[in-house]
Amino acid sequence: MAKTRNVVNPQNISFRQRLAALKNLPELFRLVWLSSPWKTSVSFLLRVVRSAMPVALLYVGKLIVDQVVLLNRHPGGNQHDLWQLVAVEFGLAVLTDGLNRMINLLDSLLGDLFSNYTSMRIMRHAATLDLDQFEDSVFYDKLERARQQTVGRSVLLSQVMSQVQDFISMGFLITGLAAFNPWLILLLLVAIIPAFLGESYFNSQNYALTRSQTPERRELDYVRYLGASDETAKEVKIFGLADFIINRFETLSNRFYADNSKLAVKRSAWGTFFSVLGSMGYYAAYGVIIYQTIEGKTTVGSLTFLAGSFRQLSSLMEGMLNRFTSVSQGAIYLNDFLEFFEIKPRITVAAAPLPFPNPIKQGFTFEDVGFRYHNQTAWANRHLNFTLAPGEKLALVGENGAGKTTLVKLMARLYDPTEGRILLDGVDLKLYAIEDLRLNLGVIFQDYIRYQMTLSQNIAVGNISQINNQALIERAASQSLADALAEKLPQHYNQWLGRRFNDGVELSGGEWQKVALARAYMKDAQVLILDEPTAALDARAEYEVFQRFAELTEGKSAVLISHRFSTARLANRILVLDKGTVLEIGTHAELLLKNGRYAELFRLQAQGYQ
Ligand SMILES: Nc1ncnc2c1ncn2[C@@H]1O[C@H](COP(=O)(O)OP(=O)(O)OP(=O)(O)O)[C@@H](O)[C@H]1O
Repeated sequence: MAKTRNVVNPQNISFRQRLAALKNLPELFRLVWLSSPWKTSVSFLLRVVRSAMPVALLYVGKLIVDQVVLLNRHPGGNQHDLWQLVAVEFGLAVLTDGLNRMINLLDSLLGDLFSNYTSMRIMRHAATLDLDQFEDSVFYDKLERARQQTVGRSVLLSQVMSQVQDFISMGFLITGLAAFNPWLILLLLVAIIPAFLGESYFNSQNYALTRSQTPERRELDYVRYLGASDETAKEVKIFGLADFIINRFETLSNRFYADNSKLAVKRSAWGTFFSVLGSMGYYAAYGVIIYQTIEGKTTVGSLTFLAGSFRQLSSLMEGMLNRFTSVSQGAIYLNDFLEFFEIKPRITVAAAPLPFPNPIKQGFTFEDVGFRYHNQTAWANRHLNFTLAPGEKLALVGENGAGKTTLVKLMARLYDPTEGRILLDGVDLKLYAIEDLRLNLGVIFQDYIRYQMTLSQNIAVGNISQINNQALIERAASQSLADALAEKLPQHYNQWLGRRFNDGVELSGGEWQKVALARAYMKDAQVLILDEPTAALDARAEYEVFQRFAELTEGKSAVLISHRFSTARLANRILVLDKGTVLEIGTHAELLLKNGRYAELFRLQAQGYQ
């Protein structure tokens, strides 16, 4: 797994870690900028203009009050300046409102763009990672947290922008207050800092809690899916699992609720206390200003300006401090997001790959190959020594868990061997480009995906570059016997499959299998690998599929995994796996003659038909 960016102890995030996390912000800005450069710049410019508005409005307000007081003292004076000032204030108010709306609009547009952009980045990066990384639960938690960041992080951006905006606004207001009485600023700080520390503490507790809950949250999502999904409904009904699932959901969600509500109550109580403290600070300052006005040391206009400035400053500062905690918290969450992009695939890619042999001359050779899954002690494959010759059809047989699927995954470099090497035409498989290898292999796994897409698209996934090549798709369908199915469907090749979307048609297990098989014929692969390709087919369909398969793969290599010996015996050679190692290898006749495990299992199955 990739190194950890910032080792954050989930139970205790210190102020320093919080500050340290702010270094993630430039990266956030870069990502937002990449989502839309011009919207980001316009939003920033508008905020700079907007930051001058509070002090401008207060100052014009002060001038108006002073004019009114003057006219009050000297009735009949010239009102021209007063009304001009009122007009200016009106203009500023309208401008402020307009700026706010534009900023909000840009923020929400940027938010959408950012979320789309980062979701695509996550998918793109995930595509580069290894299969075993997906099979690791630590990785999965990280992926999950990264996914959650795609929506929330644009809020972080607008918070950071608002922070800059408020900071400039405060600069203007502080200048005004300091000119009047610098002590007021100290009072302001004393009233605000406890609130900030309190907020900061509770935010870190909240983050620690959310983070420590990630695995359970994944389980909660999974349980929710089990309880209400088209794919699980059948078993849930048959086995009467509803109560079992709902109880599990209830236990988990109650635990979250208890933890979260404890923290929320504590936070709210302390929040109230600190806010009273803040109000006390404000009213103390207000008292000082009123006193000085009565003493005649300041004008009524200045009183309104200073009282307004103080109120605004206090709310700006409180807002900024609160926002700081959520910005730094957001920046800590950002760690998870950036950490995900730091995970690198372990499967090495040749820097200067060799040209892929076409045609393959010597075939694939396993040289004492062993493989152990990540974090597992048992070997899934061990001491594999055999060659798949060009044009040869090799059947893999063996009991459940014998290592058949793992062996073909190694051929496709979904994993690399833990020990030993796989050679292709005498050269280590790692020296060829992985894309070339996959292009030359047509692999259909037993747990192939039933894409909730059209029939055409379901077949085209076997060679997505040919998605618009309808003739090829239909040819592949006829080769796998899925053409009869296309005939039968109301919308033929454009028929949406699966029930998840409108007008989708669900297929039978065998029908799905024919569709999946068609994927193997979508490209002119030199080697075909079919992992239990006919398990769901009826006897006649299986026979026909193999007749076709033999014709269509004439001269090509193929690996067939099957529990049906009627299928396996069609291969040129049969490799019997046991506990990950090669127990026997030979032709059907040779293995029968040998009278070993194959012969035993073959007779056992044959007896079943007598
Ligand atoms: N992703 C995985 N992570 C950890 N262990 C795995 C994983 N996949 C398979 N294994 C283990 O590796 C061993 C070989 O599994 P494999 O799927 O290759 O067997 P198989 O012969 O194809 O079995 P079957 O006939 O049931 O499909 C099994 O013991 C299995 O538990």
